[in-house]
Amino acid sequence: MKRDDVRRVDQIAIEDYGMLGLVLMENAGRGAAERIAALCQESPGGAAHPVCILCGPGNNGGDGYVIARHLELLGFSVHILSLVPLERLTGDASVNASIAAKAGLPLQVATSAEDLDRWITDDETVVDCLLGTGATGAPRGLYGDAVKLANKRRGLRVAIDLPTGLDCDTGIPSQPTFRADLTVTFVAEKEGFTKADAKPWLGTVRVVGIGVPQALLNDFAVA
Ligand SMILES: NC(=O)C1=CN([C@@H]2O[C@H](COP(=O)(O)OP(=O)(O)OC[C@H]3O[C@@H](n4cnc5c(N)ncnc54)[C@H](O)[C@@H]3O)[C@@H](O)[C@H]2O)[C@H](O)CC1
Ligand SMILES: [K+]
Repeated sequence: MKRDDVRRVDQIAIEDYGMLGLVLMENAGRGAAERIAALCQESPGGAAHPVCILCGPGNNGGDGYVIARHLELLGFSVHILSLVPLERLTGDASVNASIAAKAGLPLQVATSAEDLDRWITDDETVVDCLLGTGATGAPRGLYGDAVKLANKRRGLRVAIDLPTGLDCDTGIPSQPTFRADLTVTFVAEKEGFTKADAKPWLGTVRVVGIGVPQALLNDFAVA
């Protein structure tokens, strides 16, 4: 599915069907957390092992705060690294960041590559909620630093909606691109995921529904 079409599904669900963006984000984040739990149970360390969630400035980051809340409920020890001050977040992302903060989920704001190097440890699962379908071009500044650092760590890597740095329409990776063991993508596989260039960066791909009506999915020929 093309990026613009996926974003249209979101928009129509809200504007035409009257769904709330927060409901879509909750469905996305809860589904992603369940897929991450399944992956981590397949590897040593079981459910108690640590997870670092990297959150960006938009709703992909917003998903990360929902994922953190649900992974904690599943017994994981999570910590969140935001690459922007929380007051810079808007809409559904801001609501979920505030819930996570009020719930006492460990949350830090990284302002330098040194922060990231210190706080992303070597044995934890790293979840990429940096950039999603709103990204344009190669990850800039601290986003590029975060991707490069995450790629060096020994733990599992999970991309949310798409690996940061990968163009989800063309499948072309930019320098750098998050190298995922698992990509949890919403609504449908993105068109670029079928391209050979994308495969080394995607890992296993799992599709998570966000609760929009079947009638809407049918309009976009989503199975
Ligand atoms: N229907 C669905 O699929 C749902 C998707 N959800 C999630 O929402 C994101 C899309 O969120 P959006 O806020 O539109 O965009 P991003 O989170 O990707 O942030 C874009 C933001 O980042 C900055 N930026 C853009 N390009 C770069 C770059 N190269 N380097 C650094 N920074 C960049 C810029 O500020 C942009 O505005 C989707 O992927 C899903 O994860 C919903 O949660 C549920 C429904
Ligand atoms: K991402």
